[in-house]
Amino acid sequence: RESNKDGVNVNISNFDPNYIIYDSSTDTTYLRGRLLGKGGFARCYELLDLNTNKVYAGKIIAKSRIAKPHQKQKILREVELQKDLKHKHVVEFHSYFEDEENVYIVLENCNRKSLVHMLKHRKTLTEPEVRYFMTQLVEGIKYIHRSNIIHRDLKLGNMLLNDDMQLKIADFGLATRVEYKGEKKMTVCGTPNYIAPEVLQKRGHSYEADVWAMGCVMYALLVGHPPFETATLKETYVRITGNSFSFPDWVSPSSRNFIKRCLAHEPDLRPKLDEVLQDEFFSAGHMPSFLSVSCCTNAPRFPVYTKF
Ligand SMILES: CC[C@@H]1C(=O)N(C)c2cncnc2N1C1CCCC1
Repeated sequence: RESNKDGVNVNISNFDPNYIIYDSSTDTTYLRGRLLGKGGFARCYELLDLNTNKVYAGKIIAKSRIAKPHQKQKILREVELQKDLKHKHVVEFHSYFEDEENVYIVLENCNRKSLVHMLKHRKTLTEPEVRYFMTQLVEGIKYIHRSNIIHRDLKLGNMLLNDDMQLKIADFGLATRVEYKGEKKMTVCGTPNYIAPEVLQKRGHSYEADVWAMGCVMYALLVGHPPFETATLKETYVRITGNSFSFPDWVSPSSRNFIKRCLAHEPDLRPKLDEVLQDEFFSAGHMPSFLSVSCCTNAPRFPVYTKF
């Protein structure tokens, strides 16, 4: 085992010495590690930076798969939007480079996969855990919006977790930059998972579409499935435009109330991110200061204390 300047121990035997990736623009050599999964055109691997012994997550896209100019443009747009963002709850961009056969996007590594995997294991999360993750998500989205960017694809699979159980917002593949105050976007190139009604109906959308998606994320974490999920995409879209969703009776009033505010059909009626953390859901309930990685598989028991 080796350790890097952050003192993080890295088991370099997980990395294949036969698979070298060289970035000539920064004279950096990487060893390719285990396959993390697929995301769009990309095959994603752990990458070990041999200069620093740090592990990154690399999106490797074969040039043959992005032969058409607009496909390459989409990749460059994603990099363009993510490269200047620097925040605790946003995945950090490390580098972009190309070689003969691939383009490479090198990103911050998140060892504990995403909220999709956590929910698959746990079925539902406790309210304190939801408060913990939603607070980090709000902080990250506030930062992204302050950078004049709308993410447009906030979903459980884009909420990655590191070994400290810190949430990191990933994948700016559907994101867009707001060029002027009041600008309304009319189209999205792709299909957001938790798509807002105003995006579906192409009535013009902006930052409020991310608040809608945040409401869908919170509902899914608490209830175990998204609010508008049905057997077919068409039926789901009918539910979204009809704003028809309901809660199991065990969901608390403060959770219901906050989710209803985020899922307001009218974008202007949704909470503004600067006031979200004052909502009763966040202020009147136990807020864990940290979560153990055991929460990925087992429900935690929080110290029950009575205010006296
Ligand atoms: C590299 C792609 C994506 C990602 O964006 N990051 C930052 C990440 C960081 N660490 C682990 N996995 C990551 N992923 C996974 C790979 C498969 C699906 C999403």
